[in-house]
Amino acid sequence: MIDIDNVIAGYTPEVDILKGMTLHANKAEIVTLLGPNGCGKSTLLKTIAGFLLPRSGRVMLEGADVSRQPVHHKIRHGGVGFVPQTENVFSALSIRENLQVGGHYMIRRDTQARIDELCALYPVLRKKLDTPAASMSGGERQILALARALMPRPRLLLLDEPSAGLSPKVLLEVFEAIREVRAKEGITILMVEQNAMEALRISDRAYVLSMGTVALTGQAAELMADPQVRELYLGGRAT
Ligand SMILES: Nc1ncnc2c1ncn2[C@@H]1O[C@H](COP(=O)(O)OP(=O)(O)OP(=O)(O)O)[C@@H](O)[C@H]1O
Repeated sequence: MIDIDNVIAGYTPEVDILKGMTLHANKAEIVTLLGPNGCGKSTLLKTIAGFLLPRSGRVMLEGADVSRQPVHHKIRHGGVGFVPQTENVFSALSIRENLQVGGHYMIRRDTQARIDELCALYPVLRKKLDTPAASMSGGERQILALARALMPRPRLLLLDEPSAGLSPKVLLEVFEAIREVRAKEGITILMVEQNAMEALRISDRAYVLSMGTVALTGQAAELMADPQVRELYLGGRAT
């Protein structure tokens, strides 16, 4: 579905942040990207989304080379959705208005029908549809950010630390929301996470990144079961 082939990218001409990154995700898989601070996880998502263009290597989406496509084109025409780590909802706008902003990128202009679908998937949104997003809890805001990115019916969803700043209980609710949309709509999800063990529980596979390359990859269940991997990469012992 998505194939990253030996991608080199960075923010300035002198420094490569991604140093030959190769990975893939199949249709309807949840794939998590793990790794220490600064290893390039967010940079990889930004490069797939088209905020950054690779210096070399290829980003292939459903068999097409989209390496040079800018972000607005990927969101409107390429079937890509992106939820950044911060500032991912408009606090002053209502929940409905936030969803309508996401609807701006729809090709089929059935905005209201899509809002209804997403409210059925995430009832927490329906209850507060006309209240400002500022009144939502952290977990609800994250679900709104997810729903807004889902408005144009993406086939690939990129999530940058969806659990950032959430309590352990709320984090599980957000991960459940991610699992539900994969089950309901069969979309592919590529997710950067710091909460490694919790993220792996809803993932099919994972990549551990280190200094701009892939250090380790495997099935989520196998990685969780490996004591050495847990010790080195997943923040210690499993519960
Ligand atoms: N806009 C930018 N301009 C220049 N350098 C940047 C920019 N954004 C990130 N970097 C640098 O790129 C490197 C990788 O950053 P990135 O945000 O991809 O890491 P990460 O693995 O997502 O880290 P974290 O887990 O802390 O979010 C870091 O050295 C960072 O300082």
